[in-house]
Amino acid sequence: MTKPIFQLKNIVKTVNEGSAEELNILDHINLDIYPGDFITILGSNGAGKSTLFNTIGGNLKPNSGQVIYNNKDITKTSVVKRTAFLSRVFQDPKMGTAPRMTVAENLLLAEKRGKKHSLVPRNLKSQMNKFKKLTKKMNNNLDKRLTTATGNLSGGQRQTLSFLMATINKPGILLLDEHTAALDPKTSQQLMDITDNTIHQEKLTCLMITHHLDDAINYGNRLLVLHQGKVSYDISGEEKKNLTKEKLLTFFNDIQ
Ligand SMILES: Nc1ncnc2c1ncn2[C@@H]1O[C@H](COP(=O)(O)OP(=O)(O)OP(=O)(O)O)[C@@H](O)[C@H]1O
Repeated sequence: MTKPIFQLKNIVKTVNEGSAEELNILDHINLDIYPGDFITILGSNGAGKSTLFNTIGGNLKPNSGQVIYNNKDITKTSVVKRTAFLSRVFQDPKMGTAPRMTVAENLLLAEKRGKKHSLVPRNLKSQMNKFKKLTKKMNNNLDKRLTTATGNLSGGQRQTLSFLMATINKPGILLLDEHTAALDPKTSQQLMDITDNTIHQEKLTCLMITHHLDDAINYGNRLLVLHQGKVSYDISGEEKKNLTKEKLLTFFNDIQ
């Protein structure tokens, strides 16, 4: 049987400890994530989605419970060390790319991330052809802007670059934090297509937070609904394939 690549075991994150406002913003979360899972995550504001990603990414340490990657306890592993196997794309296109560096320099930086020194590509020149091919596939002229400072790109191009940087080393786990939310509908759809293709072609394991019910239904093999720090629904297989917006809305009504 396939073993989980990533696990959250009884994770609790408490805020305002000892006060009248004490609250478990992650409330005994248990989650087994399998290789190739593409999990869409829905939840109303304050449900705990960002806290969940911050716990997986290592930005937040849980009060109790364990974070496991490939059977290893990484609960105390730093954010920097986790970049060897984990990438994240944020909502804001400005995050994740260095504005004064060119597109190619950013890609080189991403290639080096988390790698041993001996495995690092020597210089930019040797990588240019590869970067050209990679960016050409994006179909948004990013390939013609390899020597442009990232700060001068459009929001869509910059977010596509963030996505490329996050996936260039085939991370063990990819976190997409509403990564298309700041883009116009057409650009957002283009990036979702690129996202879906890349995840399938590279067989990535991915968690994607979204507020779009359609995206949560149409993409991925599994859907989680978070509510008040708990996983209220974990839908996969045929149930996920046959899920409709109406059914999803009834789930939301039931947990309110
Ligand atoms: N440091 C903190 N101190 C107190 N409360 C916090 C802290 N961080 C988060 N919270 C609370 O924890 C809950 C979960 O927050 P979180 O940001 O994870 O929700 P979310 O699902 O990502 O929401 P959104 O969709 O609005 O981004 C919220 O009620 C929030 O106010």
